[in-house]
Amino acid sequence: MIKLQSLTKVFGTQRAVDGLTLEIPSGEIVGLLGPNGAGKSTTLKMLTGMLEPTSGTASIEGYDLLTESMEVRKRVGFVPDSGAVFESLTGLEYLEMIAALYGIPSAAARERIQQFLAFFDLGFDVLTEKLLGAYSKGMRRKVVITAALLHNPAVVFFDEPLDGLDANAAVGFKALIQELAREGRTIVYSSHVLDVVERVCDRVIIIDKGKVLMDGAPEALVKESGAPSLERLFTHLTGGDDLERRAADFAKTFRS
Ligand SMILES: Nc1ncnc2c1ncn2[C@@H]1O[C@H](COP(=O)(O)OP(=O)(O)OP(=O)(O)O)[C@@H](O)[C@H]1O
Repeated sequence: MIKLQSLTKVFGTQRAVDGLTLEIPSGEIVGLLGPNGAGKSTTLKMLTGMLEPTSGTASIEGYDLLTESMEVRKRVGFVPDSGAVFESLTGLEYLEMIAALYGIPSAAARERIQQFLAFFDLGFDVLTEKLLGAYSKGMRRKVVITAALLHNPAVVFFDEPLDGLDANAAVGFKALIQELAREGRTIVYSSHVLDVVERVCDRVIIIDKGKVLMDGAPEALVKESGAPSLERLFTHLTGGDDLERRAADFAKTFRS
């Protein structure tokens, strides 16, 4: 369960996140959508303790983000969009370091790592032979997803989780988050891949300029709006109506 109460982040004169008030119950998969610069990553960074809110607050599983931050961190997993990891560690060293930070005993951590390797179809040697800096983008993504789930968090935030994953891994990942939600975990999934969001999420929250524009089940939102798809509804809401004509005009500028 996640609760946001007037959560706000101001950078200089810009209100990147502007008074978000929301409740996300356990077991729900929520797609957080918005155009570039809408405030999605800033919201996720605040909810994972990486960025301090300017005002307002939030709670995760009943623990206050500001006054009980250690309890919040134990219950949260985060896959950031950058996929930044310690490039000079092997995958195994990195995962064991994360496990140690969460106080997971090493035998239990090894077992959990083996389960994730099997799930992502990776050999143990991949984790021990190469430094993370030499991993492919998809391999690094798999390690980052594994790291975020090692401590079995109640709430998981994913920022563009499919970025870099091949088709098999992406299908497996979508099934995994649905399974995690069935077990009662809360999933917040930020992405620009709207057809995946539409298929995977129970609810979508569309934000722009740090404020909620729409919130509801994807099929209900599409039906109520009369738009042909979530993608069309999104572009209509976020000022992208004229995209085909603008693309055609821009393409004309390349004609010699
Ligand atoms: N550290 C920072 N300092 C100043 N401005 C920032 C900082 N971080 C984010 N912003 C600004 O806040 C706004 C929201 O950024 P944010 O990264 O949350 O958007 P987003 O919705 O995740 O966008 P995208 O889809 O492009 O990743 C942007 O205008 C961005 O420039």
